[in-house]
Amino acid sequence: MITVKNLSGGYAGGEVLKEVSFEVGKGELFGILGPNGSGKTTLLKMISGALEFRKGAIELDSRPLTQYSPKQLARMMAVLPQHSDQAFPYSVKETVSLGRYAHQKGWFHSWSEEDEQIVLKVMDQTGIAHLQEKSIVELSGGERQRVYLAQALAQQPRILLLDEPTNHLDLSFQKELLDLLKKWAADEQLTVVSIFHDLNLASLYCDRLLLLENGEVLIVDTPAEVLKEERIKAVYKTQIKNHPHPEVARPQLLLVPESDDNHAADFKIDSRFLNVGHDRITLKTPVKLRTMSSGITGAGIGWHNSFVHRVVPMEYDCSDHKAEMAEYLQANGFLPSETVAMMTAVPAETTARRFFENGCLSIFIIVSAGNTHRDSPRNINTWLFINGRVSEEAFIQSAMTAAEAKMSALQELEGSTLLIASQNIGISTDSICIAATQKGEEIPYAGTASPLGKLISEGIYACTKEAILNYRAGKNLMKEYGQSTSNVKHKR
Ligand SMILES: Nc1ncnc2c1ncn2[C@@H]1O[C@H](COP(=O)(O)OP(=O)(O)OP(=O)(O)O)[C@@H](O)[C@H]1O
Repeated sequence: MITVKNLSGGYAGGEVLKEVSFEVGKGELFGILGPNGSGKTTLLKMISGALEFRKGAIELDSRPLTQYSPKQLARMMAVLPQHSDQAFPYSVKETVSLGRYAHQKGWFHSWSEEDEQIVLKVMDQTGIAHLQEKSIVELSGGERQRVYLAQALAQQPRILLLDEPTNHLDLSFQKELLDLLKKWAADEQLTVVSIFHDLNLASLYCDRLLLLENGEVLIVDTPAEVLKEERIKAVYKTQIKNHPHPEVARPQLLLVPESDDNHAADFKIDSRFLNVGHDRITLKTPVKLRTMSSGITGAGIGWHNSFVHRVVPMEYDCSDHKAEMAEYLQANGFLPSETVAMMTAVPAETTARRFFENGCLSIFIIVSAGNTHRDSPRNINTWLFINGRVSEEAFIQSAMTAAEAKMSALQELEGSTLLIASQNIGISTDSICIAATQKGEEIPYAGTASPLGKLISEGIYACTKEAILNYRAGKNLMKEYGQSTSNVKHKR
């Protein structure tokens, strides 16, 4: 639909674009990215015919742009510039109606029923129908932006050029506008070329992206290829992290602000932060730790500074244990949004709690192990605190390494009637929380052969064994505890 070949040119002051080449297909949503001053608007102006180029060629539908008359171009293409300021206080409907100009025939432009229907339809689609009698000068920036988009759509173009269309729009209108453009691109085979400053929106909506740097094309490809962390860091000269969107298969880029956290790189989590009570174990940290957990509260990946291991009676029975846990946390002074919480009927006193260190690596482990009831599933809850900056890969490997070490400990203690009964039928209610301080040098790996993996293996194996043995030794204690609290039955 659009072919740009070796395009060069700029302004009297100097060349801006250098040998720019790319193609945009019919019905494609194509994004132009690049830092301030890289030439995005200049490129859009050249494609729209508003700015002459010095060298190269632009073709629309295989025909040189220069062969189109202004009226033919206006029927083919609509432009939504970055700053659409209109001097005349036209009403919203009048402003949108101007979009029909290119379609009117003869010297005496007549307003047809078709023109009327198209204007009403695009006002409806852009959510401005209720504003139609208002003067454009009375509108907010976002409302005005939608009026100009409606005007462009009223033109019924085959190509739509947009310069930062979501500028001024609040979150819901950003989504609505881009959903609408995507739908128009698919349903009406509208070709959309848009400049974006918001790389995440571009990633979510565009089929392909062009990245400009100093007037040259750095890459034209899919969002996943273009938005590589190292490339964007280098082009925009800023710290970012690439993270996949949780719901759609598109990359998202997160800014990394300068840290205002003054805890030293060798800040360590250890028993100083731990509090072991009869009915719960808690660990509170002065900074939030990055967590990966399967806890009742705080499951998944997040950042948390409170860790609660709650001991409940054997008879605990609750249909909505997540809500009940959130109430418990609140009642006991913990913010559920900042807390990873687990539950067990294993007495707190039998948990194993140990600090392991090897050179500059250190971890703090808390394991509780036992059966929550005679014949009921095995329950081993593991907290693994890693003092260091752990890569995504190492987080996952930590969980694998910890699971393997736990199984080794269980196998060695196979004689345990309490644990093996449920193990044989393959049922467990085990939970794990891995929390890292994310300070200091990055630790890339935590597989069993890596230094961190070895420390985790050794620590989890030792703590799991210790917790099981403590539990066996303390069975009587558990019985007493179960009886003393049997009248406290949690039922919702
Ligand atoms: N009318 C003009 N006359 C002379 N130079 C211009 C003109 N418009 C832009 N420039 C220069 O051309 C270069 C590219 O500008 P352009 O507006 O195309 O960049 P951009 O990538 O769209 O930037 P931004 O992200 O800030 O909108 C800049 O150095 C700018 O100063």
